[in-house]
Amino acid sequence: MVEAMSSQQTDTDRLPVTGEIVRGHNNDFSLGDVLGDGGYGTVFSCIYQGRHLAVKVEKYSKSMLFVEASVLKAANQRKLKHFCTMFDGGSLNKEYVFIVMTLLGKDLHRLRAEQVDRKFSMSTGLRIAIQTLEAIKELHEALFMSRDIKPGNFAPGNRLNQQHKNIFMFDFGLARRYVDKNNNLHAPRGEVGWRGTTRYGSLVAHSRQDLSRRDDVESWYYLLVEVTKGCLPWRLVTDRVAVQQAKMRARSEERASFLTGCPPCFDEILTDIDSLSFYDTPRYNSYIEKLQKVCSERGIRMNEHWDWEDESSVRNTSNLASECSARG
Ligand SMILES: Nc1ncnc2c1ncn2[C@@H]1O[C@H](COP(=O)(O)OP(=O)(O)OP(=O)(O)O)[C@@H](O)[C@H]1O
Repeated sequence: MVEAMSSQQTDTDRLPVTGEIVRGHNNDFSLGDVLGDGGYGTVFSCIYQGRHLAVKVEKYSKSMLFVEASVLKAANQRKLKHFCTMFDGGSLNKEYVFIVMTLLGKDLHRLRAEQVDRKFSMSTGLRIAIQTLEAIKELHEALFMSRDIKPGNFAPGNRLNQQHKNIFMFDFGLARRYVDKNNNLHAPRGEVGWRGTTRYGSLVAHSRQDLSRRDDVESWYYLLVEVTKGCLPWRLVTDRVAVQQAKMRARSEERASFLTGCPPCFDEILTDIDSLSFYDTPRYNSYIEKLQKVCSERGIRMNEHWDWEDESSVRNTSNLASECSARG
C-alpha cells in the first residue's frame, strides 16, 4: 500500500493541510482537524462515510510510513485487538505519503499529564499495564518489535467508535522484524546507534547494543511503574548516561525506594525481566497473571471507568507547564 522510498530529501516534499483531499488506493479522504504532530508529519481527523478515522501524513522523502503500514498489515491480517485498522493509504507524486486508520483518543502521556498530581489511580494504572503488555505480546507474535515502547505510543480507542475500553498501540516508526525470511531469530548485530526514548530505554539500549523482544518488555516495565506510582526517579534527568546510572541504582541500592508503594509482584517481575537474554521469549502471560491477581485482590474490575472518563479526576490544565517542570 505504502512503498519504501529514498531517504534523500526532495524539493517537492510538503504536507497537505486541513480541508485538502488526499487520494488513497480505494477512496478519497477530506482532511479534518490536526490531532498531533510527529517528527516528519501530521495526523489529521477525518470522517468517511460516517466513520471517524485518522490520517497520518508524512513528507515523502523522510517517511517511515512503509514500516508502519507493514506492521498494521500484519496486525490486521491476524485481527489483533490492540492495533488500528488500516483502511487505505497512498502517496502524491513525491510530496507526501499517508495511511488512513482507526481514530484513537489522546495518548497515555497526555492523559496522565491531565490527571490531578499527574497520577492515575491504581485501578487505571494496573489495567493500562495489562492491556499495554497484551499489545506488546500481540506485536511480538506478529514478528515485529517496537523499540519505542512508551506511554505516548498508546491510546484508548475513541468513544465515537465504541472502542474506548480498549488500549491501542500506535506509531511504529522504529519497529523492526526480529526474524529473517525463514522465521529464524536475527542474531545480535553488535553495537548499534541509540534508538527510542531516553526515559524508557532499556539498559541494553543505553549500552548501544542490538535490541530484542526483552527490551520492549523492559521499557514496558518503566511504563508500568510510571502509570501506577505516578513517576520514575529519573523523570527530571535529561543526560542519557545519568539516566542509565539511575536505572542501575533502581536495581541495587535504590531498589526499595524505586518500588515503594508498588504491589510486591513488581519486584518479582523486574527480577524476571532482568534474567532474560537476547533470544528469550518474554513471559508475558506470567506478568499479566500477576497483575490480574493484584486487581482481583483489590476488587478492581477490568471494565471499570478509566480515570480520564471521570471529570473530577481531571485537573485544570492552565498550570500544567509550571507543575511539569517542578515534578517532571
Ligand atoms: N490513530 C490516531 N488517532 C488519533 N490520534 C493519533 C493517531 N495516531 C497518532 N495520533 C496523534 O498524533 C501524534 C503523532 O503521531 P505519531 O506518534 O504516530 O507520529 P510520529 O511522527 O511518529 O511522532 P513522534 O515523532 O512523536 O514519534 C500522536 O501523539 C497522537 O497524539
